[in-house]
Formats: sequence, C-alpha cells, structure tokens
Amino acid sequence: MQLTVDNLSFSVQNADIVRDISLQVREKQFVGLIGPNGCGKSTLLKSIYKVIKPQHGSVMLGHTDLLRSSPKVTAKQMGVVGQFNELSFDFTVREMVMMGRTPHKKLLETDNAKDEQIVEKALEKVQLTGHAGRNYTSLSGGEKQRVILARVLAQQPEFLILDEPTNHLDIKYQLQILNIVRGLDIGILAALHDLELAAVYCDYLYVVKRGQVVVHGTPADILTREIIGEVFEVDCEIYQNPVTGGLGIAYLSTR
Ligand SMILES: Nc1ncnc2c1ncn2[C@@H]1O[C@H](COP(=O)(O)OP(=O)(O)OP(=O)(O)O)[C@@H](O)[C@H]1O
Repeated sequence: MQLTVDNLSFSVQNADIVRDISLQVREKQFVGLIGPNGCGKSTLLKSIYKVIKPQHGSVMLGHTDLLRSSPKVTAKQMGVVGQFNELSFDFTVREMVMMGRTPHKKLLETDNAKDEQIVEKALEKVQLTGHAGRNYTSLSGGEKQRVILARVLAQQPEFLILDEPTNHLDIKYQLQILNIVRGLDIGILAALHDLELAAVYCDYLYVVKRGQVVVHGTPADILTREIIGEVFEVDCEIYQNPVTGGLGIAYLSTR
C-alpha cells in the first residue's frame, strides 16, 4: 500500500514546524526520515497518523484520504509505534497487545480464539510470552517498546509508522525490531537517528531540516560526508565496513 504525502504544513503560533513537505513510500518500501533533534520528524509523523491536524496538505494511503477518514478506518490500515508509550492506567501485557485487535471489531464484540492466537503469536515474536501476565507499567523501557510492537503486530496493519522505534533498546532488540518490521513486507515510514542502521534497513531516505525536506535519495546517495556535515553539523568520513561490506560512518568532530 502506497503512502503519498503532499504539501503538508503544520504551524503553531506562527512558528512553522513542518513546511510544505511532500514524500512517498511506495508499495513495501522501508523509508527513513532522518534529521537533527527538533527538525520536525515527529510532528510530520503525528500529522500523518492523525494525532495533530495539519493546516495544509493531504495524506493518501492507497485510495484512502487519511485526513478525512475516521480513526477506525485509519487504525485498520496503519500501525504506529511512537516515541513515548506511557500509560496512566495499568493493563497487563496481554491486554495491551489485545488492544491491537480493536480496529477489527464491531462495537461490544468480544475477543475470540483467533484474536487470542494472534496475540500469543505477537508476544512470541517479541519474546515476551513470559511477561504476558505482568503489568505494563512495571516493565522496563525496552520491554514496553516491544509490547507496543507486539500490539502493532496483532493489529495486522498494511502500513507502519515508526517514530524512533529503537529508543530504549539494547543492540539485540534494536536489530530484532528492525528485522521483524522489515519481515512484515509492508510499507514503512520510520524516523531514525542511527544513520548506520538507516543505511542497512532503508530503501530510501528523506532528510528533514528546520521543518523541510532538504534532500532525498537512496542511503548511498544521502549518507555522504557533505550531507551529514551540512545537516547534522558533524564532520565524518564514510567507509566501506570491511566485515559487512555495508556503509560505515566514522564521526570525527562536531562543527
Ligand atoms: N505544539 C507545539 N507547540 C510548540 N512547539 C512545538 C509543538 N510541537 C512541536 N513543537 C516544536 O517543533 C519542533 C519539532 O519537534 P519534533 O518533535 O517534530 O522534532 P523531531 O525532529 O521529532 O525531534 P527529535 O529528534 O528530538 O525527536 C521542536 O522544536 C518542538 O519543540
């Protein structure tokens, strides 16, 4: 399912936070959004997944006009793993993951055996089966992040938005989460801070600075000394990793 964002803008009190951004995630592409802290990545993603309302622009997911459709229609198609996943009320891990099934249910429809099977599978996939009865608020940051991913897996979306999905995670779970989402074989738009991981996982990158897309292209085109220096104000050298053959970045100094 293709995502097309056209001329999206969001401002608060005359401050333009997202300025006229257009982008595309083609069928089954993994597209990364990179850029310095505060450049507008989360605001752009929140505008797409309807937590905030942009003043201008359109967001099409397949044939669905997301900004004009109901939350339920959106949630049937789009899964979201956000940056902060705090809750005021406590639920068990299993209950949290079961919430992923809600968009597929009619009013007052109860959970059935198929839902339970989907939830167990999702818990298995993120290696949290043993935590299913625990209270969500008692979990570590990394465990919470994996519960949120399991909830998204249970939702069985056709498109995924990830906002720094590897926040809080140690390297094993960073790789595991990225491998799991890539293995879903659906379109993904993800804000990522780790540029080397972005090079490995993304098919295409958009670079955001001060609310605007400044350049876009394949990781090889984008992750250059010049662009990283210009956008992140850090001097670096790009090299070919002798072990993986992939792109390596040696950070040298801040400007
Ligand atoms: N409702 C708001 N009112 C005022 N300023 C806001 C509001 N929402 C976002 N901003 C500001 O807009 C800028 C962009 O924020 P955003 O969270 O989108 O950045 P980001 O690129 O995701 O950053 P990070 O990499 O640090 O997560 C920030 O300076 C933020 O303080």
